[in-house]
Amino acid sequence: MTARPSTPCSLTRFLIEEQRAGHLGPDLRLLVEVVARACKSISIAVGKGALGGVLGEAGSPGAASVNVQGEAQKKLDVIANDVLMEANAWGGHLAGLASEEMDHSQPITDFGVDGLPRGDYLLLFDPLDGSSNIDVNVSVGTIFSVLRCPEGVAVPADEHYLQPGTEQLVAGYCVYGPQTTLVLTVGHGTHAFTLDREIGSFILTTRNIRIPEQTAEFAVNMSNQRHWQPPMQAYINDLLAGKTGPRGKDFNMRWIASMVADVHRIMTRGGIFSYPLDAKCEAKGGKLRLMYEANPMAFLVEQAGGAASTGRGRMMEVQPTGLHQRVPVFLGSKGEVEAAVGYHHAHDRATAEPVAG
Ligand SMILES: O=P(O)(O)OC[C@H]1O[C@](O)(COP(=O)(O)O)[C@@H](O)[C@@H]1O
Ligand SMILES: [Mg+2]
Ligand SMILES: [Mg+2]
Repeated sequence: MTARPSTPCSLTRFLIEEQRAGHLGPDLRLLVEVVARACKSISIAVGKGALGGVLGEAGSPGAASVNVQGEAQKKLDVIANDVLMEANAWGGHLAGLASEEMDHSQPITDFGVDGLPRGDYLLLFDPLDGSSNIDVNVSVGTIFSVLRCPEGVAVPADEHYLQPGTEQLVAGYCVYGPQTTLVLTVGHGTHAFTLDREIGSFILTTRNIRIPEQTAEFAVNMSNQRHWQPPMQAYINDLLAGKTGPRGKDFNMRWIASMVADVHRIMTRGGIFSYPLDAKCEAKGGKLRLMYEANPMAFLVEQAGGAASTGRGRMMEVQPTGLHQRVPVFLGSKGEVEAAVGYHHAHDRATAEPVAG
């Protein structure tokens, strides 16, 4: 049962209630407020589109700027990154931050501004998710995750961020679509806030989101089908077989190609989102990034009663080995994620080397 709050509850009031309930401390509450404010600014920039000159590639003609992922950066990738950097540099709650758009993490002490207040937290973010949709006016978003800076570490480096998803204190995404919606967890349920553009505040619109356990809707980039591994081929073929197949029901498909928007649909009505390993991204370990895409989404989905897996194990138990590490992703309705994982386990059992002796 997803509860619609009776009286308007602002994000600020909601976070104070969470603090009173002992779910987060004052500095973490203020950190969330700083990130939310940055998302408001990004929402305004995204909303301006061509009017604001924010569409298209960053860099100059013939000299596109390329990020650590080897991807050409969009202007809004850079703008969103700068907005989040600036807002959090002065926020006073961070020891350091890391971004999809930056090769390495940045300790607060490296911001070149004397006397910047230092905090206890590490912030990771994908400043603009769904970059391929920016120029075509399709929903994009921001994804973020907060970890604690390890005790005794004055100047955090990349290795201090390599904590499993179970160590996350806060996770959220903000989707910039017809509405601007912030979806947040501090480890006690997942809740949605809609930006009231007239008053400029995020207002609680769904408390304790519950993702339906079962679904008849899947999201995957089907154009990669020929590159998939056998268990993924079998899983999707059985979905496509519908009523006549082993699953005994018809499935519908959606693919927005903005993870935030595909996941938000699942938060709202259920479904499964997957970006499996395929021959094209195998060498990199997957397409999507563990630290600032898969882990925060996994925390949000699990807190909403769903599940998140690599196809072979719980996403949030993956021990990270790199800041920009990529992983296969299956998340959403619990029953369906378990079904997809079942195909992978069955395949691994069937192809396992017989034990000698
Ligand atoms: O282009 P594809 O293969 O459909 O991939 C789409 C996926 O790539 C992403 O755009 C990657 O994220 P970024 O836009 O932040 O790089 C996801 O949002 C989305 O789910
Ligand atoms: Mg992304
Ligand atoms: Mg991005």
